[in-house]
Amino acid sequence: MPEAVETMDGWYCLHDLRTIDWTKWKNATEQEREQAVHELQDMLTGWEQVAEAREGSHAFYSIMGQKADILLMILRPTMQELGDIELRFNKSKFAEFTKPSYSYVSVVELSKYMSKENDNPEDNPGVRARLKPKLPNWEHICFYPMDKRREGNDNWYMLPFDERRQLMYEHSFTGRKYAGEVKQIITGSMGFDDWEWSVTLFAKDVLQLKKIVYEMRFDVVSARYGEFGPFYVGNILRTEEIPAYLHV
Ligand code: VOV
Repeated sequence: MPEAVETMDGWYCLHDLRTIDWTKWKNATEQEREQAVHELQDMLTGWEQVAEAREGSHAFYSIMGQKADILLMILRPTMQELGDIELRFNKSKFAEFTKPSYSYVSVVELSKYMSKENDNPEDNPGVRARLKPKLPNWEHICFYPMDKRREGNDNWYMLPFDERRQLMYEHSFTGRKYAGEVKQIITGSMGFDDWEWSVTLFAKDVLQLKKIVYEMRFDVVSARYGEFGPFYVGNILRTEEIPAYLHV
């Protein structure tokens, strides 16, 4: 029987994607819109303080295309905290003008494929920091869920451990070429959501997102074993930019 890889798990993660009901927003009174904007900005300011205290992290982006208008990605030490945030958002004035379009529940995951025998990577402060990551305030985001294939001869879960480790090594080699250009957060979602992992990529130059995904398509681990869900790409929405973004 192939051996499962051990994972290290960090902060819990919610990707919450919404569309804005622009007609309802335009038909609201000036006062209602102002209240909604202020409440949203207050929530974000509160989360910024949590991030400064290193007790969580978040990202807020506007999404291109018709699949969603906004993406809120939240990281917290417990699932309960994620639940509280989701509930607070749902009860806010701004939420009255949004409709859910997609959501994803997962936990920051690092695997031990690359660890040396008898080494405990959790003793490494760099590894521990990656389990509780500070999301970068980079201009662009790309988020998608994915699976590893389980079909006929292309079954990731039937491969021996060493073969999977070799393929992951090749994957990391491609990834490292994008150091400083693309930052990846991989979260695991087996038992939590419909796909097995979520991939969230941040870049200053949006084209680097296309380039890395394209190049990785040729890594055996993606070419042969990768299956992908919907892709979302967007631009950062800073707290102070929200009034202009929502201005009608
Ligand atoms: C931005 C660069 C980048 C870098 C450096 C990188 C490196 C690494 C390393 C070293 C490791 C293994 C150890 C660990 O850290 O877990 C991983 C793990 C993983 N990756 Fe990755 N990945 C990147 C980027 C990166 C991308 C763009 C994708 C999407 C693939 C595509 O085709 O669209 C991805 C996927 C994953 C997944 C799903 C896993 C978990 C698989 C599993 O079976 O457990 N990843 N990844």
